[in-house]
Amino acid sequence: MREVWPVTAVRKAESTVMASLPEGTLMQRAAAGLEKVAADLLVKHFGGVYGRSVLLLTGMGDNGGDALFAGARLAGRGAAVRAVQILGSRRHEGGHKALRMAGGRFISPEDVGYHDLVLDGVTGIGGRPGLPIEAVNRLRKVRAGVTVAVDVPSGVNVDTGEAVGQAVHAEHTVTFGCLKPAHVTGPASELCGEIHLVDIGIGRALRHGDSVLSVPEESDIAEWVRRPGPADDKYTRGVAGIAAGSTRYPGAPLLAAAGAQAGPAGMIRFAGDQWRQVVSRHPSIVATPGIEEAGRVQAWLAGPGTGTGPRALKTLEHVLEAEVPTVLDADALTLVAKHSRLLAGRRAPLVLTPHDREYERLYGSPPEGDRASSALALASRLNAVVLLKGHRTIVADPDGSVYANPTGTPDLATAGSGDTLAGLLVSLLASGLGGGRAAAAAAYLHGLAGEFAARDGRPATAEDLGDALRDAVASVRTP
Ligand SMILES: NC(=O)C1=CN([C@@H]2O[C@H](COP(=O)(O)OP(=O)(O)OC[C@H]3O[C@@H](n4cnc5c(N)ncnc54)[C@H](O)[C@@H]3O)[C@@H](O)[C@H]2O)[C@@H](O)CC1
Ligand SMILES: Nc1ncnc2c1ncn2[C@@H]1O[C@H](COP(=O)(O)OP(=O)(O)O)[C@@H](O)[C@H]1O
Ligand SMILES: [K+]
Repeated sequence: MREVWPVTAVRKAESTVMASLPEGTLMQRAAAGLEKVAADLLVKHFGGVYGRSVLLLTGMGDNGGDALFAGARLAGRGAAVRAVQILGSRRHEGGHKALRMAGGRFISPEDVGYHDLVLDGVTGIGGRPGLPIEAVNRLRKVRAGVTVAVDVPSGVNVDTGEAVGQAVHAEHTVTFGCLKPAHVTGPASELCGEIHLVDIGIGRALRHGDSVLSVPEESDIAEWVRRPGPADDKYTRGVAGIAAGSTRYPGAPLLAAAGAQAGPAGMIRFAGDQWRQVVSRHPSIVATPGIEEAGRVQAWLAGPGTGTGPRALKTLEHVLEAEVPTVLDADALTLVAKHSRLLAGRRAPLVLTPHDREYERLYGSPPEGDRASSALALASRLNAVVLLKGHRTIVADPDGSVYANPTGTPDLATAGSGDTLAGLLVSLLASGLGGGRAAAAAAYLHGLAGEFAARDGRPATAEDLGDALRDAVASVRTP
């Protein structure tokens, strides 16, 4: 798991570590890491460092200092390095001196043009969201072969991942000490490109309790997706139940079933009008038309394609009465938004999987730009794990933990893709995984499945996701 810390925690850790080091040590470590990534990129894209043109964009703070010291190092290796002040008039004196000594030059904003590599050191963790118009106009004149953001792309909200107005769009971001929210959530994460984390020695001073987000890694998912042991039978692996579909939405049950079949449960039960189609497509699923005769399960999924009529409401009531871990998706979310009594007094774990419109129905207003806080607010209010769908799906647990999903592709924005996600999720819950981890694992594997299904530009639909989910599970299990 990679932890993500907000600016205050980073500053606290930096000051603790700096107290025992000669002044400027951390900046030199940052500059050395930045130089390495920059040099590697120059070699990769332009064949070498010597003679390549590098432009340093600076502002008034230490972010520009990092860029200037890294630029001085690149100038020492023969790159033609220029620096331009994009924001304000105050400059980082130490960095300026180092660059001048190394043979770098300072140019006026009118003279910027194309450069092989541009280092964006306008603002870092001291940046307020939204750059002044003068800075934006200066940035517009910059043309880059490759843009590398120093710490974060300038202009973003570092702690929320919002991108206000014009922010720098980088192909690479070199960050120091730890990940910050802007790297993993919201539109800012789209502006970062590939993230390179440089160890500057502050890790030991970062307190776990100050972390605001966690990013699951492949090894976490591999550990969470239970594998059967010698003592297992189909029941001990967990039985998942799916209550889905209606004559109006007959496809949703098949897609949810396909998602569940890729999960760790030992058996799947199905209740709904499409029970025959479900068995014909998935003969291992035990299916009945009515929820009353469905049998016992360790976790229920309700909602995909059920509609919101009286029959769907009755089915949902039945599911909630079972008091087992339950996923509410799609129409079930609309129903609980309409009938708040449905969740009153509930004790068994609940996972809700809203997209933004469903979130608005449940919460009363749409998610804010700070999606992690929005998901957490709904999770606390309803005492349920909330999987807030979107480009970087957020999972918030009412216990306060929040996960940012690192996988996925916009190709997943296709009808029925949420049904397969919900199916996989109920299988993970049935296997005994807690709600937060089950939701985080489902989002991770679903995102990876989307990447696989859409690889090499292939058009992907939800029908492709069942097989792709199996490939995703296999791939996280392959060391
Ligand atoms: N603190 C440390 O120990 C370390 C910091 N490092 C670097 O230092 C950076 C932070 O430096 P600073 O704290 O100096 O902050 P920044 O360099 O991010 O920017 C601060 C300056 O920019 C101005 N500013 C910010 N946003 C603005 C806006 N939207 N419009 C107009 N002016 C704006 C501020 O008023 C201030 O003068 C980090 O991101 C990192 O790059 C690294 O050298 C590693 C060590
Ligand atoms: N722009 C995007 N980038 C990445 N993933 C996306 C994007 N838009 C939607 N998704 C993902 O696609 C899925 C869509 O689910 P949902 O909206 O429930 O669709 P449906 O109801 O048709 O099944 C979710 O997992 C969501 O996170
Ligand atoms: K920056």
